[in-house]
Amino acid sequence: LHAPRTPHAAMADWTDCLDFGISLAKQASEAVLTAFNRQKEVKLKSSPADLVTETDQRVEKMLISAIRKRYPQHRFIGEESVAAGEPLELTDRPTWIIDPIDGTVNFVHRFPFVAISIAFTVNKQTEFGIVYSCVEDKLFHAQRGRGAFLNGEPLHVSGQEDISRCVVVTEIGAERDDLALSTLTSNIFRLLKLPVHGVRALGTAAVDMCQVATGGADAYYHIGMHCWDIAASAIIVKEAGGVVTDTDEFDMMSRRVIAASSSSVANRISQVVRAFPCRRDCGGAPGANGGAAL
Ligand SMILES: O=P(O)(O)O[C@H]1[C@H](O)[C@@H](O)[C@@H](O)[C@@H](O)[C@@H]1O
Ligand SMILES: [Mg+2]
Ligand SMILES: [Mg+2]
Repeated sequence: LHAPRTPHAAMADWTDCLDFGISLAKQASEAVLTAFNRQKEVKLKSSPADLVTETDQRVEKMLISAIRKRYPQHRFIGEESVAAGEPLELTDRPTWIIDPIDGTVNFVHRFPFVAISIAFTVNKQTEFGIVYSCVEDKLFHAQRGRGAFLNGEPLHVSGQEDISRCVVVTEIGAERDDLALSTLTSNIFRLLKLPVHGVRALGTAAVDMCQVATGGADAYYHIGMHCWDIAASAIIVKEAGGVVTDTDEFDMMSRRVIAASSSSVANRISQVVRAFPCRRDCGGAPGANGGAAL
């Protein structure tokens, strides 16, 4: 059952790819920071709050061309390539899942939380994740089975098991339709009434989720994000000893996620938080879950 399904999975160690990914994330961060305080040309994507700039597109092209030159057989899922019409398909092939700027609204407004998010999967299993919070100069990374780190220091979740003692991170993404907004705001209302200690949102799903890995937050949930927003931070939370789930198994293509310091907190959140219908990123049956609990 666990035999590699494809020859490349026999290569047990992907450290060379990880090291290369980290060096590229640092290069990309320089490009993002150079543009951070400059005037930007902003375009809209799926809603008036779903922005993209020339820097998002240029950074993604830089990352993909550098990786393709070194690993010509590898595949890519890039946020801005998909936005430009590339197919979104996760196969068993070694695949880089890239968000060149996570927190583009923050980038446009110079709100200092923007990140480069790079995940790497083989046989649809995440082998490593890199989240580089550029303005903070915080490099989060994790490799499957080898722990999670922030600037080289080991990370561990808080272990909090009592929801009423939790800081919970979430996002109100780019959706602006009534159903999504009423679902998302009522989720926050119900959590606050539990009560929880606090609800936070940094404006970047990847950095939000990494706060769970540091123990600075105890849980994160999100409905409506995409695989590239959370593929890297999911393995970082897991390798920091956290739980990453949804209704049951974590499915990075479902556009729903709960990451938590413990399964008891994850379970409480799944009871309180409701989803709204989202079309899956790819694979499986079309997203159901119209308003049901996660
Ligand atoms: O800045 P992005 O890469 O577009 O990711 C954003 C997302 O677009 C937005 O809807 C929110 O979910 C943010 O938390 C993401 O980081
Ligand atoms: Mg993103
Ligand atoms: Mg992005």
